[in-house]
Amino acid sequence: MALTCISSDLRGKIKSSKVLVVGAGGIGCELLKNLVFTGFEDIEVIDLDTIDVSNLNRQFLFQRQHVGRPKAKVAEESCLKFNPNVKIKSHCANIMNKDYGISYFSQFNLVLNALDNRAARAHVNRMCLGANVPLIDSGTSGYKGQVELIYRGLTLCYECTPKEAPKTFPACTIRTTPTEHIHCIIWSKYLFTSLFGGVSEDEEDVATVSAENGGDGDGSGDKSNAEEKLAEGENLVWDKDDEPAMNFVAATANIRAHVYGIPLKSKFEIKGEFESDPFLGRFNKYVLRFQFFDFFLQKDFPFFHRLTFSNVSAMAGNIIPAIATSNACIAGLIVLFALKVLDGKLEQCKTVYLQQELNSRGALITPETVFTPRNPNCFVCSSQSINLVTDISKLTIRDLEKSVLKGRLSMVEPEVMLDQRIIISSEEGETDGISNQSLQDVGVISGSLLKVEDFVQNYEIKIVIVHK
Ligand SMILES: Nc1ncnc2c1ncn2[C@@H]1O[C@H](COP(=O)(O)OP(=O)(O)OP(=O)(O)O)[C@@H](O)[C@H]1O
Ligand SMILES: [Zn+2]
Repeated sequence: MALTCISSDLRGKIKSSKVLVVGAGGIGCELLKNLVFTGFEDIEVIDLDTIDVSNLNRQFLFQRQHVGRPKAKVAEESCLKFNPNVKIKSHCANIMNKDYGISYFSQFNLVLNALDNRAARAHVNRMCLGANVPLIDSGTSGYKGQVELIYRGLTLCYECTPKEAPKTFPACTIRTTPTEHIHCIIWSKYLFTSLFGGVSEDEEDVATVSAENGGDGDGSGDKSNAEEKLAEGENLVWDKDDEPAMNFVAATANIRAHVYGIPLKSKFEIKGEFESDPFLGRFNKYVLRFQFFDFFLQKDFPFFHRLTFSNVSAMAGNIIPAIATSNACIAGLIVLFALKVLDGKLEQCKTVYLQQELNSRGALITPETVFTPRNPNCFVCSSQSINLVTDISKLTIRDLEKSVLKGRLSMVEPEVMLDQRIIISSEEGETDGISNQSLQDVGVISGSLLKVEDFVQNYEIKIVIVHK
C-alpha cells in the first residue's frame, strides 16, 4: 500500500527504525497491527501474560484457540500473517526483569508503552531516560485515554506528576494478574459478594456500563440472580467487625496472594484497608447469607476459585470496563506521535487526551497547547534528593525496601548506603540479617542521608531521613 501522505524520507526512517512495544494487551494489539501496516519492519514486543478468554472481545490479534498461550508470542504470529517480511521478536517476560537493562533499551529508536500499571510505566520511564531513547507513553481508562511523549531534556517525565495509588483497578489485575495485596482484597470482596451478596449500588452501575459497551461482564444477569437470592433465605448485614465475615475475606485474600507470590498481610492489616478506603467501606452495605457461607466453608479452594472466577468482573463496581474503541483511538495516536518523532517534529508531540465529553470544538480528542514544564522537584528527572518523614524507631529496613523504595519509588533492586555501610543490598540475602531492625537500630538518626542506587534502572537518589 502506498502511503502518499508520508514523505519518502520518512518512509525510509519508518522502515529502518527499531521499535519496542511494551505490553500486548488492549492498546498493544491495536498498536502492533498499526505499526505493521504503517511500514515498520523491525519490532520487538514484550508481555508477561497469557491470553485470557475475556481479552478476545477487544484484543483482535488473539482468537479462542490462543487462550492460555503467551500474548507476545501470539501477537508476533498474528502480525507475521499481515506481513511475513516484518522482523518481529517477542519476549514473554516482565519488562522490569533485569535482563532488560539500559543496554537493551539503547538499541531502539523508539519505545512505545502499552501498559496497564504504574510500576511498569515508571520503570520504563526511567529506563528510557537512562538510555536516552524517546518514549511514547499511553493509557486508557474506559472512554478516556492519553498519549504523551517523554523525551529527555524536552518534556516532563512520567513521574513528574504524582500518580495517586488507584482506587479503581483494571479488570485483568483483579481477575488474572494481581500484583499487590489490595488487588486480592478486592477480589475477595467480590468473591464474598458473588457468593453471599445481594444487589448493591456498585453492581447496578456495572450492569448499566456492560450493557452499553458489551464489556467483560454481563452484569444484568448477575443482578437478577442476586435479586433471586435475596428472595430466598435469611440475610445478615455485613459488618467488618463481624468476626466470621472478616475471617473469610482475610483468608481468601491471603490464599490468593499466596498463589500469586504476593506477601501476605495480617487480618488486622486487611481490616485496616476497609477502614481507610471509603470504597471498600461500602462493603458494609453488603448482605451475608449464613447458609451459603457455611456451605462454602466445607469446600476446598479450587472449587470456589472456579465457581467465582467468571463472575468477578461482572460483579465489580470499581472495575473500569475496557473499551476497544478507546484503545484503537489511542493506538492510532501513538503511531502519529511515532511518525512525528522520527520526522524530528517534536514540537508537534504535545500530550493528547481522549475525553468522554465533546470539547468546545466538538471533538473528543484534545491536544495540549504547550509542553507541560518539567517538575523541578521530580525525583526522577530533576531533583536528586527527597525527604522521607517517618518514625525511625518503627520503620524497619524491610518496610523501607518494600513499601518505600520498591512501592512508592518504583525501584526494582535498590541498594542503600548509610555512610559507608550497605544497609540494603541488591545482592539477595546479603542484608537479610538486619531486615527486621528499625532504621534507628541500624544507626539512622534524623537528618541521616541515605544514598540509594538502583543498578537495573541506572537510577540514583539521596534520601534525607526526617524523624517524626
Ligand atoms: N511489567 C510488565 N511487563 C510486561 N508486560 C506487562 C507488564 N505489566 C503489564 N503488562 C502487560 O500490559 C498489557 C496491558 O494491556 P491491558 O491493559 O489491555 O491488559 P489486559 O490484561 O489485556 O486487559 P484488561 O486489563 O482490560 O483485562 C497486558 O497484556 C499486561 O500483561
Ligand atoms: Zn520527571
